[in-house]
Amino acid sequence: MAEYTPMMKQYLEIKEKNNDSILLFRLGDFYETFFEDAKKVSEILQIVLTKRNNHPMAGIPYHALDNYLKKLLDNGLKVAICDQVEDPSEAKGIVKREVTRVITPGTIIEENMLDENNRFSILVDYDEKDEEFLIVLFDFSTGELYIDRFDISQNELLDMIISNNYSQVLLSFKLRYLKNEIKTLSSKIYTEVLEEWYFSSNYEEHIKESYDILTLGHLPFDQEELKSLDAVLKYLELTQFKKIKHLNIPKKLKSKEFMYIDINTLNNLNIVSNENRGKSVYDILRKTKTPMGHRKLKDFLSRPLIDEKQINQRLDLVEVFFENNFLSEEIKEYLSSIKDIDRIISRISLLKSTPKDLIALKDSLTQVPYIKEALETNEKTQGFFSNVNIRTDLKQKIEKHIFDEPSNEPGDGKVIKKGISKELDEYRSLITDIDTFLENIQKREKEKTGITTLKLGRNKIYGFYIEISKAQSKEVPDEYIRKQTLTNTERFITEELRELEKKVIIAEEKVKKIEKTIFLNFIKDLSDSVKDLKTISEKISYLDVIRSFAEISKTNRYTRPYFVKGNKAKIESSRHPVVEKFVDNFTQNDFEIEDKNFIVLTGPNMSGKSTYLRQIGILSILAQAGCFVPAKKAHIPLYDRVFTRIGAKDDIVTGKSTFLVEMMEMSTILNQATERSLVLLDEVGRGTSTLDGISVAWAISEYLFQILKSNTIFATHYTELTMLSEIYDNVITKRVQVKETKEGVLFLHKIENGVSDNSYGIEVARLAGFPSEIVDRAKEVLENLSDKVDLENRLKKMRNINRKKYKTPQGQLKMF
Ligand SMILES: Nc1ncnc2c1ncn2[C@@H]1O[C@H](COP(=O)(O)OP(=O)(O)OP(=O)(O)O)[C@@H](O)[C@H]1O
Repeated sequence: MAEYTPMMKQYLEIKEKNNDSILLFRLGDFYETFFEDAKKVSEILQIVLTKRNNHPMAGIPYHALDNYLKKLLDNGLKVAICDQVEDPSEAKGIVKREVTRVITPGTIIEENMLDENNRFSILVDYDEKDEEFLIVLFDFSTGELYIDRFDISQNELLDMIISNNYSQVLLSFKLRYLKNEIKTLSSKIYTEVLEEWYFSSNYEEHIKESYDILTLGHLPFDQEELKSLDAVLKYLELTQFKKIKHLNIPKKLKSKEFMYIDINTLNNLNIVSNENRGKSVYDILRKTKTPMGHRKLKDFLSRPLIDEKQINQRLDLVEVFFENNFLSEEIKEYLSSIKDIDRIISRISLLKSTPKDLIALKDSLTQVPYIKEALETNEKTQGFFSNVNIRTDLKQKIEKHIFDEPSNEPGDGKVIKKGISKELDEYRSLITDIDTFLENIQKREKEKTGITTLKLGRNKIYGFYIEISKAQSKEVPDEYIRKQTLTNTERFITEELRELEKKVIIAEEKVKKIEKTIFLNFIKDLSDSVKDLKTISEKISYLDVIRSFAEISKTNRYTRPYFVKGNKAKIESSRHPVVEKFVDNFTQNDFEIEDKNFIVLTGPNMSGKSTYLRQIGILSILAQAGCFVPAKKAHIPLYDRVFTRIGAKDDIVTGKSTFLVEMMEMSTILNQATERSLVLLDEVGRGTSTLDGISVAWAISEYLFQILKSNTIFATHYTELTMLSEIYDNVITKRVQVKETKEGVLFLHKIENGVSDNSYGIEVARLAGFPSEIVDRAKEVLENLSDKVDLENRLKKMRNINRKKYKTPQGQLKMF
């Protein structure tokens, strides 16, 4: 006896070609899995594991696919969808089946499987010649794409991969060995290795074709970078079984146009949402109304501009809405009903969009002319949509073709409107008229037979029937054929009904086919408009962010920042945009840099040093993103980068100590900061013995203000560092005001010139609720330990320490 049926053989053949995936095999209304796949799937999805010819089998209803898919992907699996690719009614023998799509966590496009956030995936390759990692970041669902090179160590790369929470990682064959390491560090991240052929030298034609461009000359990428891009395109094509046309032209991640903010700084300043860090700057600023706007806001905040003209263009627009509340509110209203156009575009381009997508697109496009018209009432915004085709034609086309409330899938006659296809209309009316037909027949038969309980009905499985109560069933005419017996009734059929049933079945099949074809052609047609739609979406998201900046600036009393040449800065009454929301009376602080641009900031624990330091960083990022800033006045330099070294964390990736991590981060800053950078250091050197810590901090400081000349705030508990100001001209000391009262110490959070003379650590312990006995004992120990004479001697020594004169910037301090 043959072991497998012909269909199982078909399954096995397809499975063999998709061995790395769970194969979902379409069988009727189910996607079935077999053998090991079935065991895995039934365990993950908690569904019944059955048997077919003794082989394990588990199935999921096709209409619930999305819910189950998400779970499979979340469990790090790759899923191949195998569909019937011919009409079963027309198939000779086994219905032809093919894998139509392979889905991985990074290639999801289904609306109900995505939230508003970006889903970036990362491809990593290694350039041996330059000893750099090549990175492509892409969000398949929106089409965003970035390429760049990173001169970082392998551990830093791993850290970057883990801490950025990418949807999936593609490793070039050269980095195959990292796959296990990534798996060990985070079992959740889906990782695949791309073999050598993905990275071929014949990339040019393929890229040109994908982007529909004639030359690659204008792209700022070298051969190796383009090869990596091509590998991504190939990978996506192989998973989608389609040409990929919806990706954006790649941009450089660290482009000279943008301030590059590393992930540490983004986290330290809590710029964008991070589950573990409470409210972020993004959360406070998020008055955007569209999903594209939310994502664009994150992008603006994590990649502020460098060019003053471009920043001022944004600020000018913000100012318009800031001053014109009516216009702002009106635009807000229009924006509120705009849907996620980016993702609809992606689905259109992949021919995967649903009827509801089209209605969402239509509703969105309906708003655009209103927005355009409203913007035209103000001379500063009137040109906003000039040169943009706002595609009212598409809106009309959708309106003409698609029902306002269509079903989820074409095929039941409730998607394509009347008047589009005569054939469809005819078959559809046959189906819709059937109820009237049946009613007429019922009436006629009742009168003819005199059977009062006679009813006509339709059942999905048994088809049409005449139902008569058991008591009256003996009175039926001869032409009634018995079909089914139920408890209290009998069901019959007649030749006439059979004929009618046949007609309806044919009509339903026709409607299904015709409507699906019309819909698919409609989407194919729409896919030619992807470029225009992308432009509209880009404009909308930009406007959304600008308007949101204005609204938040107005409600939170922000002010327009101005940029000055050189390093000088003068900020009056600045606030921390997030902390001010959570404390009753936020103390405003000034920040001024004249000729001394290295600030040593001292103050007790909990006095507000970190808050101050962070708010100065955030303020510059906001300003360069094009937003007003939380201050009364802000005249600030344009920074090329903002660096931070704040807080203590152990390295989750390689188990490095707090101090080592701290030194590695510091080393990055020393390598990369320039005289146009802002450097924010919070307690650097703390992770080791006091003397080592002070010495390292001292040397770092000298290097920073002598060679790098960056504007720097260095918050520290090491009072010794304040001596720098006595030795060097560019150093100034600031402290946080503290008031000692009978009840204890009062933190005023006010920054002033000078040196803090006490760190009040024990006071903080008392505030934290330590038992008074322990607090008293600590004071006693402190009394004995703090040898004032010794400290004064130390300070004297510091004062006399020979001045270090660093000569030239050091060569690259190579990291681990
Ligand atoms: N300007 C301010 N106005 C009002 N409250 C503030 C201000 N700055 C800080 N605070 C409050 O003080 C708390 C502690 O501030 P912060 O963390 O900045 O102190 P710190 O001096 O850096 O402490 P440590 O040295 O222990 O790190 C904040 O969480 C906030 O509640």
